[in-house]
Amino acid sequence: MLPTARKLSFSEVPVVDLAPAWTGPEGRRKVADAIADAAGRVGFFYIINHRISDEDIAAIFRTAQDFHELPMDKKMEVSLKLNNHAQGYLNGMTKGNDKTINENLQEAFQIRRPLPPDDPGILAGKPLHGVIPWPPAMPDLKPRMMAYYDKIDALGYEMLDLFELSLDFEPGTLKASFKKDMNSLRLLHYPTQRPDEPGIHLGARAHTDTNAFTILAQDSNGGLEVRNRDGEFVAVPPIAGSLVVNVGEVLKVWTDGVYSSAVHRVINRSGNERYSIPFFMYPSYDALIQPLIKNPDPSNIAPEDLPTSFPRDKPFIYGELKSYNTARIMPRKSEAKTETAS
Ligand SMILES: O=C(O)CCC(=O)C(=O)O
Ligand SMILES: [Fe+2]
Repeated sequence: MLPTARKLSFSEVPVVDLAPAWTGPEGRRKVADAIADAAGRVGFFYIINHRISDEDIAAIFRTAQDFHELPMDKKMEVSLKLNNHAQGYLNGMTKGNDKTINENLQEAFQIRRPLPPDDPGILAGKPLHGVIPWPPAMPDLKPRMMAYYDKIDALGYEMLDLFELSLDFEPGTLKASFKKDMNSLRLLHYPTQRPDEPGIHLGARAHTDTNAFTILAQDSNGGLEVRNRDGEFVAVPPIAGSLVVNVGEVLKVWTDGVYSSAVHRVINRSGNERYSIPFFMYPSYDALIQPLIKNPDPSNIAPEDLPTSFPRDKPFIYGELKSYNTARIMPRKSEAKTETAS
């Protein structure tokens, strides 16, 4: 059943226990209904009993730390400013092309699903297609990241099935847009910041995610916040053993706004270095995205006026809008010179 509760009317983020989903159809139905409520009313929810082990999560955090502790010149060897497909190292406080958008304090190493060098998209110079620049200074980064990627990607497809069920879609309805997905893993590092720090810079500025949905592992420091109906930023504090799932713009469009793509940000007030590991479920470049249902309650919708908001009123090719968006917020090869000069 589609959720009817008022969108973004929440003061805390719900927990969805996936344990019943692994027991059979009845359990899956129960979990899907809990997901429907959380995805509509909040747009964010924790998952527990997701079957990614504590050891695997601890390992990817160690990997993130090992990478970000490399000397800056080693990280800059794989800067995403050296390519035009936004993969590699993104240093903190980077200016994108759109100068009206503030810099983030966070630094990142990010990849999309690896492609073979003879992939037709790479050969054709298609946007967002390129060979991942793995750092020579950390030869085991690739196997360590890919070990986690394979597991979180499999969970991503389990969650996609549950989202389908939550909407009473035929199995495979959403999966059809993932024939050649661009699912993406980021290793994020946030410096500390004073809570009362003057200025405009946040760990991650307020945004919505421009994918179908995200599965985030956060460390024990906290700092993630999601905006509710009253404009208050509500904390998403770490819960041991949990991952955080949030609805992105594509799932919002598919559901005509029945599921909420909620605005969120990160302020690292902990006094410690913070790490987080988001995994983004990205449809195929060529997927045509448009509402798959008609919202029965069109006035009950989360705000859609962000630079990251995707339209519900005109169908779009996913990769075209995504690459336009990426070009605005990420520095690129052609801009690197101007940026260092200014
Ligand atoms: O670091 C976090 O907790 C959230 C990161 C995030 O929102 C993103 O990368 O889109
Ligand atoms: Fe996000």
